[in-house]
Amino acid sequence: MNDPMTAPVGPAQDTSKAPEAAGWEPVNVREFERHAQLMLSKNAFDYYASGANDMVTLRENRAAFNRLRLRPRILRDVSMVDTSTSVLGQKISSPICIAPTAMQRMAHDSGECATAGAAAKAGALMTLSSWSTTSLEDVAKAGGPGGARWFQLYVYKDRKITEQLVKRALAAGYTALAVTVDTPVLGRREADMRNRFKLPEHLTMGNFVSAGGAHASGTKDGGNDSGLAAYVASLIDRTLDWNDIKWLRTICGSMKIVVKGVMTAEDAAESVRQGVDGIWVSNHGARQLDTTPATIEVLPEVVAAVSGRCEIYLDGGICRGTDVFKALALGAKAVFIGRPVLWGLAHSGEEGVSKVLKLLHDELVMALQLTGCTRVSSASRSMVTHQTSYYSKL
Ligand SMILES: Cc1cc2nc3c(=O)[nH]c(=O)nc-3n(C[C@H](O)[C@H](O)[C@H](O)COP(=O)(O)O)c2cc1C
Ligand SMILES: CC(C)CC(=O)C(=O)O
Repeated sequence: MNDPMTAPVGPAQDTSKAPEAAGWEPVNVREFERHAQLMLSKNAFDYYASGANDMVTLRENRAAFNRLRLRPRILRDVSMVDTSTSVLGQKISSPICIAPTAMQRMAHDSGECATAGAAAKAGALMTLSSWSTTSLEDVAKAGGPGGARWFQLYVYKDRKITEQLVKRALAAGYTALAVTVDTPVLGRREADMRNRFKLPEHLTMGNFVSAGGAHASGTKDGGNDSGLAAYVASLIDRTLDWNDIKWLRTICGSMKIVVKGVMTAEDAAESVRQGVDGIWVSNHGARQLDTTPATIEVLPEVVAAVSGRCEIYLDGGICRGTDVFKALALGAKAVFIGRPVLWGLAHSGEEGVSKVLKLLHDELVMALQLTGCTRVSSASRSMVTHQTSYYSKL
């Protein structure tokens, strides 16, 4: 049988076919995305860029940030700005962290190692996907001993594989498990179905080479011809529930547990009851359930439900320093970026990721200065309002 995860799809990058990209220095994240579109194969770019179904939530993740208005304060000395903060007790240089995205070597041959290198140089926190195209040990080496690293966990039907992954992450120095709870089945990504998405032949799922799962193909699932949907259906456990979180707690040693994919006050309150260390507000970059609200829209209800009892993070649609500012002001301790890192990788590997991190960092510094803040904790609820609040006062 033609293995859907390994059949050839052509090179991920072909600069000779993208003369428009040569010498182009993108000045914002959206331009990095357009640059990546020129550089990458359709198979890879569509996989990275697309959301589920009609991509209503994909647009909302951006649009909702743009509906929020900033209320700047003036005449405050902003000559010195400190963006450093901490997550789960670990100091980081900036609240802009890296979300797990699978299969980064499709964007650049150096893939996850390049991301780890750029994160370590910037003093940023990186979360590695279970489904990386490099082993978690090699990524830890590339990030060096000082790098802040979390491991994203997909819980396998085969609990031995899950347990081995957790133990390996602990041994390699990852300090938290981000347990993804929004993917009992893969969302319907129609571009991947049309393209019959496949991992290029020369790449493997780096964490499973010795377990024999690096090329697993799975069965056809509900007519969805994306090789990935079949792969997920064959391996990921749909029975996952709170008992599994308890079980993970018994095997994760000193690693903290963060639930990734919380979108309601009810689940936030339950997460706190279950004793998780952190709540990651995420709709999986709008790739799972379409027509959910934007993450920035649900952040206030999550913050209210948690009432300071654990840290809250947010991802989804962040591509400006002002977006980061808004999330912090509404109660997130840190934010995570997914696609922007892939666009940086596609641009120029580690250097490209460094550029994206610096770009967003500089934009955040400016957002802080222009709102009259000298540190991230000064971004406050009163500095953000919904655009309609101005009209309602007329
Ligand atoms: C190409 C791609 C692959 C992803 N792979 C994973 C993954 O392996 N595990 C996971 O928990 N989330 C995964 N995500 C979701 C991200 O961790 C994150 O929630 C999302 O990308 C944030 O939205 P943004 O891309 O708009 O920044 C992936 C997202 C993308 C775009
Ligand atoms: C391999 C996939 C399940 C990775 C993922 O989370 C995604 O593509 O959104």
